[in-house]
Amino acid sequence: MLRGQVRETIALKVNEIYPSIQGEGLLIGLPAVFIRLQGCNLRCPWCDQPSALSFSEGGTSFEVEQILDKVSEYKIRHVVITGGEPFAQEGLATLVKELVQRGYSVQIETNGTLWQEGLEKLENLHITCSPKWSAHWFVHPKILQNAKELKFVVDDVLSIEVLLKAQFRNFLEEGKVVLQPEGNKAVFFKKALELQRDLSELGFSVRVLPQLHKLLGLP
Ligand SMILES: C[S@@+](CC[C@H](N)C(=O)[O-])C[C@H]1O[C@@H](n2cnc3c(N)ncnc32)[C@H](O)[C@@H]1O
Ligand SMILES: Nc1nc2[nH]cc(C(=O)O)c2c(=O)[nH]1
Ligand code: SF4
Ligand SMILES: [Mg+2]
Repeated sequence: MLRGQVRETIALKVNEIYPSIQGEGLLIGLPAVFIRLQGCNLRCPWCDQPSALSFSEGGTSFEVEQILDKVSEYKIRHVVITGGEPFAQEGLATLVKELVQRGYSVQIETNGTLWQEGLEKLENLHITCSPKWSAHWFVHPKILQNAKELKFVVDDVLSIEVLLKAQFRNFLEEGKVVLQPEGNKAVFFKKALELQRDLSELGFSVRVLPQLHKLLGLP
Protein backbone atom coordinates (compact mmCIF):
# COMPACT_ATOMS: atom_id res chain seq x y z
CA MET A 1 0.00 0.00 0.00
CA LEU A 2 1.39 3.46 -0.87
CA ARG A 3 2.66 5.47 2.11
CA GLY A 4 0.12 8.21 1.55
CA GLN A 5 -2.76 5.72 1.66
CA VAL A 6 -1.59 4.27 5.00
CA ARG A 7 -1.43 7.75 6.56
CA GLU A 8 -4.91 8.76 5.29
CA THR A 9 -6.67 5.83 6.98
CA ILE A 10 -5.01 6.28 10.39
CA ALA A 11 -6.36 8.78 12.88
CA LEU A 12 -5.69 9.22 16.59
CA LYS A 13 -7.72 10.90 19.30
CA VAL A 14 -5.67 13.87 20.55
CA ASN A 15 -6.20 15.74 23.82
CA GLU A 16 -3.63 18.51 23.16
CA ILE A 17 -0.45 19.38 21.29
CA TYR A 18 1.81 22.03 22.80
CA PRO A 19 5.46 23.07 23.24
CA SER A 20 7.12 22.95 26.65
CA ILE A 21 10.15 21.36 28.28
CA GLN A 22 10.36 17.70 29.28
CA GLY A 23 9.63 18.10 32.99
CA GLU A 24 10.19 14.49 34.04
CA GLY A 25 12.58 11.57 33.91
CA LEU A 26 16.05 11.04 32.43
CA LEU A 27 15.47 13.54 29.59
CA ILE A 28 14.36 16.31 31.99
CA GLY A 29 14.88 19.87 30.77
CA LEU A 30 14.83 19.13 27.01
CA PRO A 31 12.64 21.39 24.84
CA ALA A 32 9.84 19.18 23.57
CA VAL A 33 6.56 19.20 21.65
CA PHE A 34 3.96 17.23 23.59
CA ILE A 35 1.33 15.15 21.82
CA ARG A 36 -1.14 14.14 24.49
CA LEU A 37 -3.40 11.33 23.27
CA GLN A 38 -6.91 10.79 24.62
CA GLY A 39 -7.99 7.80 26.70
CA CYS A 40 -6.37 5.57 29.30
CA ASN A 41 -6.85 1.91 30.24
CA LEU A 42 -6.05 2.60 33.91
CA ARG A 43 -7.28 4.95 36.62
CA CYS A 44 -4.53 6.03 39.05
CA PRO A 45 -5.98 7.84 42.08
CA TRP A 46 -3.57 10.79 41.79
CA CYS A 47 -3.46 11.09 38.00
CA ASP A 48 -2.68 14.70 37.12
CA GLN A 49 -4.19 14.49 33.63
CA PRO A 50 -7.84 13.56 34.40
CA SER A 51 -9.19 15.25 31.24
CA ALA A 52 -7.20 12.82 29.09
CA LEU A 53 -8.57 9.56 30.54
CA SER A 54 -11.94 9.01 28.85
CA PHE A 55 -12.03 7.23 25.49
CA SER A 56 -15.57 8.45 24.79
CA GLU A 57 -15.40 12.09 25.91
CA GLY A 58 -12.86 14.77 25.11
CA GLY A 59 -10.14 14.83 22.52
CA THR A 60 -10.31 15.42 18.77
CA SER A 61 -9.61 12.90 16.01
CA PHE A 62 -6.62 13.91 13.88
CA GLU A 63 -5.08 12.04 10.95
CA VAL A 64 -1.37 11.31 11.27
CA GLU A 65 -0.68 13.89 8.53
CA GLN A 66 -2.46 16.61 10.51
CA ILE A 67 -0.52 15.79 13.66
CA LEU A 68 2.76 15.91 11.74
CA ASP A 69 1.81 19.32 10.31
CA LYS A 70 1.01 20.69 13.79
CA VAL A 71 4.30 19.41 15.25
CA SER A 72 6.26 20.91 12.34
CA GLU A 73 5.03 24.38 13.36
CA TYR A 74 7.50 24.30 16.27
CA LYS A 75 11.27 24.45 15.76
CA ILE A 76 11.72 21.68 18.33
CA ARG A 77 13.17 18.29 17.35
CA HIS A 78 12.11 16.24 20.40
CA VAL A 79 8.52 14.97 20.56
CA VAL A 80 6.94 13.46 23.69
CA ILE A 81 3.89 11.31 23.05
CA THR A 82 1.88 10.92 26.24
CA GLY A 83 -1.71 10.83 27.45
CA GLY A 84 -3.80 9.24 28.72
CA GLU A 85 -2.12 6.01 27.66
CA PRO A 86 -0.51 6.35 24.20
CA PHE A 87 -0.30 2.60 23.56
CA ALA A 88 -4.11 2.45 23.85
CA GLN A 89 -4.39 4.34 20.52
CA GLU A 90 -3.79 1.87 17.68
CA GLY A 91 -2.24 4.48 15.38
CA LEU A 92 0.66 5.11 17.78
CA ALA A 93 3.23 2.94 15.98
CA THR A 94 2.50 4.63 12.64
CA LEU A 95 2.79 8.10 14.20
CA VAL A 96 6.10 7.21 15.88
CA LYS A 97 7.60 5.77 12.67
CA GLU A 98 6.53 8.82 10.66
CA LEU A 99 8.10 11.17 13.23
CA VAL A 100 11.35 9.16 13.37
CA GLN A 101 11.48 9.09 9.56
CA ARG A 102 11.29 12.92 9.64
CA GLY A 103 14.33 13.09 11.91
CA TYR A 104 12.55 13.77 15.23
CA SER A 105 13.71 12.14 18.43
CA VAL A 106 10.59 10.58 19.93
CA GLN A 107 9.74 9.73 23.52
CA ILE A 108 6.71 7.76 24.69
CA GLU A 109 5.43 8.11 28.25
CA THR A 110 3.60 4.88 29.06
CA ASN A 111 2.16 2.92 31.97
CA GLY A 112 3.79 -0.12 30.33
CA THR A 113 0.76 -2.40 30.24
CA LEU A 114 0.30 -2.45 26.44
CA TRP A 115 2.48 -2.89 23.33
CA GLN A 116 2.27 -2.29 19.57
CA GLU A 117 4.29 -4.22 16.97
CA GLY A 118 6.82 -2.28 14.92
CA LEU A 119 8.39 -0.32 17.76
CA GLU A 120 11.10 -2.82 18.68
CA LYS A 121 14.66 -1.51 18.79
CA LEU A 122 13.66 1.68 16.92
CA GLU A 123 16.48 4.23 16.59
CA ASN A 124 15.67 7.63 18.18
CA LEU A 125 12.81 6.22 20.27
CA HIS A 126 13.03 6.61 24.05
CA ILE A 127 10.30 4.72 25.90
CA THR A 128 9.76 5.91 29.47
CA CYS A 129 7.78 3.34 31.42
CA SER A 130 6.01 4.31 34.64
CA PRO A 131 4.75 1.05 36.22
CA LYS A 132 1.50 1.33 38.18
CA TRP A 133 -0.05 -0.09 41.33
CA SER A 134 -3.38 0.18 39.48
CA ALA A 135 -2.05 -2.50 37.07
CA HIS A 136 -0.68 -4.60 39.94
CA TRP A 137 2.83 -3.58 38.67
CA PHE A 138 2.33 -5.54 35.45
CA VAL A 139 4.62 -4.39 32.62
CA HIS A 140 4.34 -5.91 29.13
CA PRO A 141 7.46 -8.03 28.30
CA LYS A 142 8.06 -6.04 25.09
CA ILE A 143 8.06 -2.80 27.14
CA LEU A 144 10.61 -4.32 29.55
CA GLN A 145 12.78 -5.24 26.52
CA ASN A 146 12.51 -1.83 24.82
CA ALA A 147 12.12 0.80 27.57
CA LYS A 148 15.04 3.16 28.26
CA GLU A 149 13.97 4.06 31.81
CA LEU A 150 11.53 3.22 34.59
CA LYS A 151 9.91 6.14 36.40
CA PHE A 152 8.07 5.29 39.64
CA VAL A 153 5.71 7.76 41.27
CA VAL A 154 6.47 7.85 44.99
CA ASP A 155 3.16 7.79 46.86
CA ASP A 156 1.79 6.02 49.96
CA VAL A 157 1.86 2.65 48.20
CA LEU A 158 5.29 2.42 46.55
CA SER A 159 7.75 0.28 48.53
CA ILE A 160 11.29 -1.01 48.16
CA GLU A 161 9.86 -4.49 47.61
CA VAL A 162 8.22 -3.22 44.42
CA LEU A 163 11.44 -1.57 43.23
CA LEU A 164 13.37 -4.81 43.88
CA LYS A 165 11.01 -6.95 41.80
CA ALA A 166 12.92 -9.24 39.43
CA GLN A 167 11.29 -7.73 36.34
CA PHE A 168 12.77 -4.31 37.21
CA ARG A 169 16.20 -5.53 38.32
CA ASN A 170 18.25 -4.79 35.22
CA PHE A 171 16.93 -1.21 35.13
CA LEU A 172 18.15 -0.84 38.74
CA GLU A 173 21.53 -2.36 37.86
CA GLU A 174 21.91 -0.03 34.87
CA GLY A 175 20.98 3.10 36.84
CA LYS A 176 17.83 3.67 34.77
CA VAL A 177 15.33 4.15 37.58
CA VAL A 178 13.78 7.51 38.50
CA LEU A 179 11.76 8.16 41.66
CA GLN A 180 9.20 10.94 41.10
CA PRO A 181 7.42 12.23 44.23
CA GLU A 182 3.66 12.38 43.71
CA GLY A 183 2.58 15.98 43.14
CA ASN A 184 6.04 17.25 44.16
CA LYS A 185 4.79 16.85 47.75
CA ALA A 186 7.39 17.25 50.54
CA VAL A 187 6.23 14.06 52.28
CA PHE A 188 6.90 12.04 49.12
CA PHE A 189 10.23 13.76 48.47
CA LYS A 190 11.21 12.61 51.98
CA LYS A 191 10.03 9.06 51.21
CA ALA A 192 11.86 9.10 47.84
CA LEU A 193 15.14 10.09 49.52
CA GLU A 194 14.69 7.31 52.11
CA LEU A 195 14.07 4.77 49.32
CA GLN A 196 17.12 6.11 47.48
CA ARG A 197 19.27 5.69 50.60
CA ASP A 198 18.01 2.13 51.22
CA LEU A 199 18.66 1.21 47.56
CA SER A 200 22.17 2.67 47.64
CA GLU A 201 22.93 0.51 50.70
CA LEU A 202 22.05 -2.45 48.41
CA GLY A 203 24.38 -1.13 45.73
CA PHE A 204 21.81 0.48 43.45
CA SER A 205 21.78 4.18 42.56
CA VAL A 206 18.49 5.76 41.52
CA ARG A 207 17.58 9.37 40.69
CA VAL A 208 15.11 11.43 42.67
CA LEU A 209 13.60 14.00 40.29
CA PRO A 210 10.72 16.48 40.61
CA GLN A 211 8.11 17.32 38.04
CA LEU A 212 10.15 20.32 36.93
CA HIS A 213 7.44 21.90 34.77
CA LYS A 214 5.17 22.24 37.79
CA LEU A 215 7.91 24.15 39.64
CA LEU A 216 8.38 26.45 36.63
CA GLY A 217 4.66 26.97 36.04
CA LEU A 218 4.90 25.36 32.58
CA PRO A 219 2.31 22.99 31.04
C1 LIG B 1 -0.14 11.43 32.97
S1 LIG B 1 0.90 10.06 32.69
C2 LIG B 1 0.56 9.69 31.00
C3 LIG B 1 1.38 8.55 30.43
C4 LIG B 1 1.10 7.15 30.97
N1 LIG B 1 -0.33 6.92 31.13
C5 LIG B 1 1.83 6.91 32.26
O1 LIG B 1 1.18 6.82 33.32
O2 LIG B 1 3.07 6.82 32.20
C6 LIG B 1 2.52 10.81 32.54
C7 LIG B 1 3.42 10.69 33.73
O3 LIG B 1 2.91 11.46 34.81
C8 LIG B 1 3.06 10.70 36.00
N2 LIG B 1 2.08 11.22 36.96
C9 LIG B 1 0.74 11.27 36.80
N3 LIG B 1 0.16 11.90 37.86
C10 LIG B 1 1.19 12.24 38.69
C11 LIG B 1 1.25 12.89 39.96
N4 LIG B 1 0.13 13.30 40.58
N5 LIG B 1 2.46 13.09 40.51
C12 LIG B 1 3.60 12.68 39.88
N6 LIG B 1 3.61 12.05 38.69
C13 LIG B 1 2.42 11.83 38.11
C14 LIG B 1 2.82 9.27 35.52
O4 LIG B 1 3.30 8.30 36.43
C15 LIG B 1 3.59 9.26 34.24
O5 LIG B 1 4.97 9.01 34.49
N1 LIG C 1 6.31 19.73 30.84
C1 LIG C 1 5.77 18.50 30.98
N2 LIG C 1 6.60 17.42 31.02
C2 LIG C 1 6.03 16.20 31.07
N3 LIG C 1 6.63 14.97 31.06
C3 LIG C 1 5.70 14.00 31.07
C4 LIG C 1 4.44 14.60 31.09
C5 LIG C 1 3.18 13.85 30.96
O1 LIG C 1 2.08 14.33 31.34
O2 LIG C 1 3.28 12.76 30.36
C6 LIG C 1 4.63 16.00 31.11
C7 LIG C 1 3.79 17.15 31.16
O3 LIG C 1 2.55 17.07 31.31
N4 LIG C 1 4.42 18.37 31.06
S1 SF4 D 1 -1.83 5.33 33.64
FE1 SF4 D 1 -1.06 7.41 33.35
S2 SF4 D 1 -2.73 8.55 32.32
FE2 SF4 D 1 -3.58 6.61 33.07
S3 SF4 D 1 -4.49 7.16 35.06
FE3 SF4 D 1 -2.40 6.45 35.48
S4 SF4 D 1 -1.09 8.25 35.43
FE4 SF4 D 1 -3.06 8.81 34.51
MG1 LIG E 1 1.71 15.75 32.82
